[in-house]
Amino acid sequence: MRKIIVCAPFLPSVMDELRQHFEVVTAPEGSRLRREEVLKALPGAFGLTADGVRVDEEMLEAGRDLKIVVCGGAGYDHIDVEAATKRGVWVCNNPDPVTEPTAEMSVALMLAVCRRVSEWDRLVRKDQYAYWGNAKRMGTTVMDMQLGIIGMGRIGRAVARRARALGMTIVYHNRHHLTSELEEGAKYMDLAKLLRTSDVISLNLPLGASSRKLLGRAEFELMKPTAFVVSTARGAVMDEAALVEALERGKIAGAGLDVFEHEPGIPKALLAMENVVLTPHRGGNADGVMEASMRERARQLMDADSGKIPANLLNP
Ligand SMILES: O=CC(=O)O
Repeated sequence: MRKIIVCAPFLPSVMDELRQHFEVVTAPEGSRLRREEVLKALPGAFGLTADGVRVDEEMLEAGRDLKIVVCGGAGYDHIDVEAATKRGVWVCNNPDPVTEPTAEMSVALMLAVCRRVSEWDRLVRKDQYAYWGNAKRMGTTVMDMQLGIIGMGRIGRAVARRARALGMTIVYHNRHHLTSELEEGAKYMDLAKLLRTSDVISLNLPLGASSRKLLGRAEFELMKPTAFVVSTARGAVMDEAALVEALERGKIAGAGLDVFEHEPGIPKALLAMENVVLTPHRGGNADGVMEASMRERARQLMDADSGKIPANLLNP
C-alpha cells in the first residue's frame, strides 16, 4: 500500500475508504497536521492533501516520492504549481463543489451590503425599529445597477447568471475575452473602465502574481463614491490598507468581504464600519459541500494510485 498524508482528516466514512487503498498518515479528528509533522511524514509518501499547509520547494524536496497533491476548493495559491510541475508532481484542485456556493456568497454579500441587511439586523436587535423613517439609511436596490465582475471563470460566470436574474447589467474583466456563449450576457470591459463605471465590483479571480494587489489606492480612486466592492476571491487581490482608506475617506460606499489578507486576522477598522459586511471565508463552504469535496479528493488520490489521470488536474 502506498502512503498518503491527509493534513486535516476527512469525514470518517471517507477516511475508511482511503484506508482500504492507502496507508494514511493524518491528525486526530478535529485537528490538523502541523507543517513539521507533514515534512517528517513526506519521505516515501505518494499523495498529499494540502489543507492549511503551504506546498513550497521545501515541502516538495521533502516529498521526493510524491506523485500527487490535491486541494479542496477552487483556489490553489498555497501550492507552488510550477515547482511541482518541474518535479513531475500532479496538482489537482476541486472547483466543482464550491463554484455555485461561492457565487451565491458573492451575491449574498452584494445584497447584504447594498440593502444594509446586517446593519438593519443589528439595529433591530438594539433599537426596536427606532430608526424607521431615517431616509439616509434606506439602502440601494441592485436592480438596474451595473455589476463589474473581475475574473470571469466558473465562479464569475455563476455570479453573472444570478445577477442577470436580479435585473443587473453585467460587464466583466478577464485575462482574455470569452466567447459569447460563455459570457452569460456580460460584456468585456477594460479594467479601468469597469472600475470607473460599475456600481458593484465583484472579485472572482484567482490570486497569482498578476492579480496580487490588483486593486490598490489608484484603483479605488477610479471607482464611483457610490460603488460597492464584494470579494469572495482572496484577500491579497486587494491592497487591504488601501481598501480601508477608501472606505474611511468615502471613496467607495461599502464592501462585502468573505476573504482577508491575513486570515483569520481582520483589520480592526473594518470591524467598526457599518457599511461593511464580513464573513469568515465561507464562500465555498455551505452544508454538504465539504463532504462532496472530500469524496472528490479521495477519488483523485485513488485514480492516481490506479494510474488514471485524476479529475481537475492543473498541470497535465
Ligand atoms: O477558498 C475557497 C476556494 O478556493 O474554493
